[in-house]
Amino acid sequence: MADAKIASGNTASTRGASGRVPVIALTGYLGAGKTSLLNHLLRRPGARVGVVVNDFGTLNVDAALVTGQVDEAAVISGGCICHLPDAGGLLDALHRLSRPRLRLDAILVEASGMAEPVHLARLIRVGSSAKETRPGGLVEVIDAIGHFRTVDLRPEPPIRYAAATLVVINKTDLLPLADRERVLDRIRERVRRRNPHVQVITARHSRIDPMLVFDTAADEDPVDELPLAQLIRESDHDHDHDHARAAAAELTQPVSPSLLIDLVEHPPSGAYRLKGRVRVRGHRAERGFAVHVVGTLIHITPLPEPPLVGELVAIGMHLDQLAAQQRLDAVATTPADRPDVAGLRRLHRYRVLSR
Ligand SMILES: Nc1nc2c(ncn2[C@@H]2O[C@H](COP(=O)(O)OP(=O)(O)OP(=O)(O)O)[C@@H](O)[C@H]2O)c(=O)[nH]1
Repeated sequence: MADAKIASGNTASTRGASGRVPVIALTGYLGAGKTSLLNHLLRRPGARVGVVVNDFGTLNVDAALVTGQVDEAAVISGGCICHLPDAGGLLDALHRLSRPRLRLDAILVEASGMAEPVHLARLIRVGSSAKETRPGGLVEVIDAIGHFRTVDLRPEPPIRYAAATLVVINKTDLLPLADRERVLDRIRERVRRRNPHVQVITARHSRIDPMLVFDTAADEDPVDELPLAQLIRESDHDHDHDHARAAAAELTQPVSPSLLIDLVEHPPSGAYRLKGRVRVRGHRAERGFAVHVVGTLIHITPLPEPPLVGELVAIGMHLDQLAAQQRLDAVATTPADRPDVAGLRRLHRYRVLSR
């Protein structure tokens, strides 16, 4: 199943289950393509997305999309999020946007070009300690043309690479064909020197598969929302992007916590996200957990009830689908009849870290 389009039907949003909204940071140097990425993601049909931006006036978010598609936008005025008092109101904005009534699939934080990604990632982690949100990754957009003139200027690769879970090398259309692969390889090599496990993909006009960034509960615009996003999509041919690949397994029995933790610590080759709901046999009873992995971020939280039928889904642009399917199937089919003490201890450690 090469380059399959991921239908949201088999990758249903797990937000509702875990109760926490993923917060995804969009970072990148001035002009790299952050606003283009934000607008592209907002066009995703059926997306219920909250947005935090520094200032609509200066960041030029597509106003029609924001009023038509986004349920609520928190605007932080006055410059860089990271340099304002109280983190520029970011934590308060996250708190407001994570209200269950809004039923958001995700909150996107578009940082100003001057924001420090390492600092922003830390703020989002701090903001997630209130148990309403969880870190959903940091997408660093790189301008393929200007990068070595603006960002990566010293012998050591910039520290900002370290914070990213996904790097999007953007503006590849502007690279001369003869030079293209050499420049892309050089950027990849520099990024990986700082962050060996980060996923690196290429894009034009920041058009990446939204499934890499967040789930949506539906593939269509909800009937009760304004059709503005649909109109805008139809008018600007925004659907021009490569699709991510996915593998999924249904879980009809309790899973082995050891196998599960092995999977999240060493995801299948090319997997950028792993998510699911699982049932695990504990010492006294069965317990349910929501699992979210983005890059190397691992988040495991208890569910109110163990799911009768759970699922695991792996997603990535360069996912080795066959290998991923085998790994997921192994978790789904390996019997876990008695409590696995060592596995439960490892699982518990991630629960504590995810609080
Ligand atoms: N040719 C080309 N132009 C692009 C691409 N991506 C973005 N642009 C253009 O580059 C300019 C900057 O893009 P933005 O998305 O505003 O970048 P940004 O990172 O939000 O910029 P700041 O908010 O100023 O930091 C805009 O004119 C975009 O239309 C691309 O892949 N190819």
